[in-house]
Amino acid sequence: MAPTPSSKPVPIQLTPSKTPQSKHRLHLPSVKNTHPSPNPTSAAKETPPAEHPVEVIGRIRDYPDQKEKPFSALQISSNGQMVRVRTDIGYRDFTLDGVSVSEDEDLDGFYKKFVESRINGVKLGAKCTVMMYGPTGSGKSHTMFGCPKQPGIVYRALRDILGGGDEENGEADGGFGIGTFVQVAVLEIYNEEIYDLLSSNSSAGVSIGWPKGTPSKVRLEVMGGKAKNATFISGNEAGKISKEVARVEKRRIVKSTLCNERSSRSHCMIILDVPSVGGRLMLVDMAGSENIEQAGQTGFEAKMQTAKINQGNIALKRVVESIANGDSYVPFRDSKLTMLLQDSFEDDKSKILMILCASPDPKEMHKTISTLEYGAKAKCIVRSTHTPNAKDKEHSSYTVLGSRMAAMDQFILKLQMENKLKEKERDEAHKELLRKEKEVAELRAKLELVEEKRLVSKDEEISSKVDERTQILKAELQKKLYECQQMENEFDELGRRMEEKILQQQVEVEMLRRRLEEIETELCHSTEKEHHGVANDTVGSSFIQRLSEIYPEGEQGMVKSMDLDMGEELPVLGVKDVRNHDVRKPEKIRNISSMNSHGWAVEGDDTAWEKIAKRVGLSTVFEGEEHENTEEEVEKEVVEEKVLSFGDKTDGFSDINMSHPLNLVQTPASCVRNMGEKNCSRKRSENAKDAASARRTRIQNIFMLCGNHRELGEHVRFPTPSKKRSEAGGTRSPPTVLSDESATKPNLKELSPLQTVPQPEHRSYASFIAEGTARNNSAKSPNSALLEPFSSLNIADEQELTDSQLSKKCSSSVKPLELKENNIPNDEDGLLEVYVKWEASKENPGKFITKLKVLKNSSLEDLRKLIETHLSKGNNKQEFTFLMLGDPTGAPVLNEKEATIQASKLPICNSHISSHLACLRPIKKAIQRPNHLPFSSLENKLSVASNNLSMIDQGESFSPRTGKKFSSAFVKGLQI
Ligand SMILES: Nc1ncnc2c1ncn2[C@@H]1O[C@H](COP(=O)(O)OP(=O)(O)OP(=O)(O)O)[C@@H](O)[C@H]1O
Repeated sequence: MAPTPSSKPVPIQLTPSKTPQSKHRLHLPSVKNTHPSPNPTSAAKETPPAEHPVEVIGRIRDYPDQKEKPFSALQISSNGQMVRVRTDIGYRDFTLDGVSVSEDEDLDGFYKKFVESRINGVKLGAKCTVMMYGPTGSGKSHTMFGCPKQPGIVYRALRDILGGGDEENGEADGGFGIGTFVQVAVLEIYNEEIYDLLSSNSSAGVSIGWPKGTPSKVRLEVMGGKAKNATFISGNEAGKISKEVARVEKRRIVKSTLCNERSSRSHCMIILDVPSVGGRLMLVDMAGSENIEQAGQTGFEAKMQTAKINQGNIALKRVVESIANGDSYVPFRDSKLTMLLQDSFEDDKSKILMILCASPDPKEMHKTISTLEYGAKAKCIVRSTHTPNAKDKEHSSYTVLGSRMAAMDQFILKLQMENKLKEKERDEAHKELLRKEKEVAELRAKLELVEEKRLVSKDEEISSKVDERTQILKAELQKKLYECQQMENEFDELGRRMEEKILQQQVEVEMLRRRLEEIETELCHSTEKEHHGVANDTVGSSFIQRLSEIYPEGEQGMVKSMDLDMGEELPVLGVKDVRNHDVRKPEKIRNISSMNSHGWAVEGDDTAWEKIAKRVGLSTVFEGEEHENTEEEVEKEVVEEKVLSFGDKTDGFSDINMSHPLNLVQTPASCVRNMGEKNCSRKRSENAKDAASARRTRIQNIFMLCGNHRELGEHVRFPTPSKKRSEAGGTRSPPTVLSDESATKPNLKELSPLQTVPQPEHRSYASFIAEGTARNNSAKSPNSALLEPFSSLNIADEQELTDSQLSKKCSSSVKPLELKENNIPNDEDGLLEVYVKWEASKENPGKFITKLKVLKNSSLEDLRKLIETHLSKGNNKQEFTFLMLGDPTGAPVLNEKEATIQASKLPICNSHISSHLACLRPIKKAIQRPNHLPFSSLENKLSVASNNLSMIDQGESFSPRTGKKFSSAFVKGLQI
């Protein structure tokens, strides 16, 4: 084993020398300038200036494998001694003995510039320690050992010391010649243990951390600041030694970390002694200083390893700081590394070259700053020159202290300057910050203003829209309120008028009752007189005479309501005298009423019957009319006289069973005869005791007779007299019942012994027209209102349309006529004649418009087209609705329902069996107000008042408010 340098010290000639780079070293102010020594004058003159044993050089590596180099956070001053580190919050300047950027200066240039002079000193007997310090991956190993292209400091130093590489020494040894004899030891400090890389212990087992299959390393102990029993390789051939060093260097423990693919996990120390001159070179490649998390170390062993590495680095840092601070105690023994480096720091002849490796990467800035701070601290280390005697020693200690103080002062001064600079920068930054804040505040205020304006304008816009909308809604509401008010007034007025009508009707009923009694009395008298041969010279007989003139004997007459009471006495179920205003209607009477609506056959003179029928209708329908006059009364009397005259020819009236509705179908003559005979015979037989009930019955019959003619018109269709005559061979045929109900009821012809039936459709129409007139409160007399449509129908100029014109106008809807069982027989040409007229009203007298021919199955919609065409021809584009003639409500047909209602369903005209009547209601442009009540006129409804009342009470047709009002008005009217 080669002896250690310490064990075999070689006396060397001390030749203090300065490195060529001494100019780069800090220029220390003289001690007397900063800190006067106890004897400043003599000390300054006699004592050599204190020496800085540590020289600090920075080396900035290049960006690894990056084509586009990012912005460097490090700036080098022009003199190459100061490096400025820029960060987000500012920058820091570090003054070193030299800074080298590897991008500008390769290893060769760096070595020559900063290391070569030291190596040359070792050749001459100096002691020098070159330490690589820096974070992991910063290029320590690269600088120390180099790469295949560029040898590092180790191999360059070997070449320089051994003297190889010169041309005169030849290139036979691979560029390394044979020169000075050297001894080289290679040590590794791993986990605070020193291993001898040149020695291997094959017998020993494999240690932790070594690769499998490789012999374990020999562990060494430290003794006297040196590795005891360390193995040396000695020689003077640089090539061989270099190869051996390169070989064993590979035995170092390396590991891939996040920071470095081949990170050195141990400190490596190469000790080169030049025994001939006593020179010593220590090359130390330290493991990277790193924190555990950053290195990505996981697991206990890895963490322990990193901790041990850091222990060496931290210990070295403390040693440097202690020496720099002049501490009495320097913690060399804190780690194996510092124990081995103790000589380098304490030996006056030893120089330290600390190479700080750093990365330009901004991400590594905190490590770079930490490394540079460490170097700056190391730069503060001063050492006094060696003095032989005690006095000089004491003086020397003064000098050292003075130098140290001066260095510290300089350091403090530098820090103060830096501090001032920073304060200045901080002030500027603060001012800039204030300026920016002001700008931001201004911008914010502007933004708020704009936002506020926008909001205000938006609010204004919204509020204006809301106001506008509110105004519109308010106006609409007021309008609606006004309309409602008007409607309410109208309803009030209508209610009032109805009450008046009810009252008038009551009066009329009373009047009729009295008149009937008179007639009965008169009839009785005349019958008695006849029986007693008394000449008929009374008023009653004259009345009968007049009636006989109109209806000659042999012709069947008519049936009148008064006749009904001549039949079998009806059981009165809960019916009181009408005068008592009992509105309940007995079932029997309801039956009779409904049967009345099934029609009456008319035999004899149609015109006469029409007159009678109309007048009877008038006398009932317009009982309550305000315009009732005396003429009407006279006419009613005439009608009644006629009826009475039929009573002269009484035959078999008593045979009629009044309980059977069909028995109500009688000829007028027989009715009258029956009436007369029955009345007289009954009076004779029952005397006056039944007079009261008979009167009641008669009055009820009057009501029934005057009853709901619209129902009559709706349910019953009659052939025209002429048609009937032709069909029956001169005798009248029974009416054809078209309603659905009639289909299930026995034919009148079969069941009734009587052949004549009055034409209720005339009465129905008359009542309808009269109703319309009454509703509109026309100033015209009811008679004129009644007769006018008929006359206008008869004299109207008919507008005949050809078949082709018709088919053009209603091409889409014309379908072949399907004659159903209950359909009315129509014209042979398959067309229906439709008389079109306006509804009689106050403004419109109910003018006839035209007569049209349409196909049988045409709908009201088709009819509308023809009518509209006709109206447009006459420049009369009046809109209209069809009225449901025969409908008790008299309501207009809804437009959407027109297509579903056939024209053949329209009521039949008076004279032509195939003619129908279409009554149109003009549509006013103004607000449509109901001009009628949705139920029939009150005068026709007295007998069914209970029904109406219940309907009103149920509020079927009115709003609750209106219904209630009508209900109360109605009840009030009935109770008068
Ligand atoms: N100046 C440089 N020029 C080119 N490549 C370099 C330079 N410095 C370092 N490298 C490369 O960077 C990688 C890491 O370098 P190196 O191993 O020397 O770092 P280190 O400081 O020794 O790290 P550790 O402390 O982990 O051992 C290597 O691959 C090396 O070749």
